[in-house]
Amino acid sequence: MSLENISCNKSFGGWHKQYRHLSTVLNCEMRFAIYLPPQVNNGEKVPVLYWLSGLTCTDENFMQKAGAQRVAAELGIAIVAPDTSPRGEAVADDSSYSLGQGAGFYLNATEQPWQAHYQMYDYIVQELPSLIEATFPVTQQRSIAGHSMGGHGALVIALRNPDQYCAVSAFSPISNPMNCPWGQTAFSAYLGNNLEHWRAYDSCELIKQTAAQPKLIKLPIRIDQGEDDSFLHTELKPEALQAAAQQADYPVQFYRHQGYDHSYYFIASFIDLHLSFHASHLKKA
Ligand SMILES: N[C@@H](CCC(=O)N[C@@H](CSC=O)C(=O)NCC(=O)O)C(=O)O
Repeated sequence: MSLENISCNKSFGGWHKQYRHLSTVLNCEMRFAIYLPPQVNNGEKVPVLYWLSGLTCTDENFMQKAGAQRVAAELGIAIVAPDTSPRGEAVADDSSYSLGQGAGFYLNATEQPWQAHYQMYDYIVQELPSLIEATFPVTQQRSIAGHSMGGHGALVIALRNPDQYCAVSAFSPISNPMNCPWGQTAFSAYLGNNLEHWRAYDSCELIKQTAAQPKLIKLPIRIDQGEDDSFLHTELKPEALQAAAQQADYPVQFYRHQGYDHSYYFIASFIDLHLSFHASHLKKA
């Protein structure tokens, strides 16, 4: 199946579009959404922010709830929102919302029954950007952001591929998945019990490893966390990431916000600041 357009809505002078395509990496049909700002109407190519959503989400949660389009239009940034896992009847699943479909954790599974489809790391790092850059009027200037499980995914992907992204930001990321119930359940199922494999998908471990690589590019990182987030102390553990960053002398812009929870009401309140942060690091072509 080639790329199939399934919806198109004008928004702030630009376009919100949804597409279906057959992913060779994930071995199933996938859907993603793209917001193209009005600059593309004049033949301009624009940089791209990849947004990774959290548990239970599809491409629609961010596009419908974050309110990102107005500022993305002003700044001339395209936003791509992929789904959060492979999907379909032939794809393994679990009854828990934090494992299986809707919970791909942006990693490459090595274990059965997940390995055949759950290759979200390669999908986000390789297949999707290749498809986007071959199809839409975009430059190769990329940055990446996400929420919760998607914040974990954005941090891990950027830290492992610092030459591919200009900046990374996260709302309420699962900062230390090796040491929280959501992460331990997912990593055990998808990666088995080899802790070396777990470390490759834990942003705290990846940041610590940069201390031994002084020539590595240190990407601009911004993190925002609500103080009234019900997952803060059990699943998110941002203090572990702050400690790792301090230990490795890795600069992280970290902001805590009194009264905000884990929802898209929080994201919508600060998404403008994230978009401006990315715009300041994405070089225009
Ligand atoms: N019990 C809830 C838990 C799921 C949830 O809170 N999902 C968050 C992301 S959590 C970490 O990755 C989310 O973004 N939900 C979608 C939304 O639009 O708010 C549930 O089942 O909803």
